[in-house]
Amino acid sequence: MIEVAHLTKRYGAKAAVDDISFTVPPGRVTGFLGPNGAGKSTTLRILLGLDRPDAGTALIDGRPYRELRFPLRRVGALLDGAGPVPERRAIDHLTWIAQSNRIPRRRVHEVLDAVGLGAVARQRVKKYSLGMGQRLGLAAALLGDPEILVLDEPVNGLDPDGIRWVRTFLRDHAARGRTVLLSSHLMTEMADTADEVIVIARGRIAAHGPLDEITAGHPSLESAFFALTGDQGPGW
Ligand SMILES: Nc1ncnc2c1ncn2[C@@H]1O[C@H](COP(=O)(O)OP(=O)(O)OP(=O)(O)O)[C@@H](O)[C@H]1O
Repeated sequence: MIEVAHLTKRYGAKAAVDDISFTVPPGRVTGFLGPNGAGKSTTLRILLGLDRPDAGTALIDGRPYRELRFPLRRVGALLDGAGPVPERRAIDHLTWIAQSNRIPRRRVHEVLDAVGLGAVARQRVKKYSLGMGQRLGLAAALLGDPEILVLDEPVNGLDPDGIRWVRTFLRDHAARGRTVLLSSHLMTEMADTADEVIVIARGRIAAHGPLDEITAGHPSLESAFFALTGDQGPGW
């Protein structure tokens, strides 16, 4: 369970996140949607202990991320810009993460196979395409077989096969009673994947509820999104 309560983060005079509260329950895929600059990454960074809030809390199973003993065994995360050293081979990158979290070595092979990188595991990461890099990020998130997945734009750079694989994987993960928090800009993808949707705009929660409630009265999630955020699209 993820619990965010009265979370606030300011940069100078501006609140990137302004007193937001929400919970992300197990057994569901929860989508986190918002226009550029809405506060999604700020929220996810605080949740994952990469930034500190000015007020409020963001808890994972009742604790801040930094207090989890072996965090990768509780939460798997994929965030923008948190890539591996390009010179490193994919298998070495994952082995290093596994060792530092006391995750058995066999998991490295399991997750490489699971994301379809088994055959290219010994290649250096700098030779990887964008989509392969994204799969490697997912493999790292899955290493600890975590209950909770927090994924920022996980289908970025993936081809249709990869997108379908991620969607199926996340739906299965939730169907097994696990927790998935997923940010994406791709409305149709979100509409196909999420059970619940949290819409954030200008640092505040604009809507939170089951997908069918959020889209009720709108032809699509995209049109509901524009109505909720007042965003007409430019630059988005
Ligand atoms: N380190 C920082 N210093 C100053 N301002 C920041 C910093 N990080 C974020 N902000 C500002 O906080 C606001 C929220 O940014 P954030 O990156 O959380 O939005 P986002 O919803 O993730 O957007 P995007 O979809 O573009 O990634 C923006 O106005 C951004 O400019």
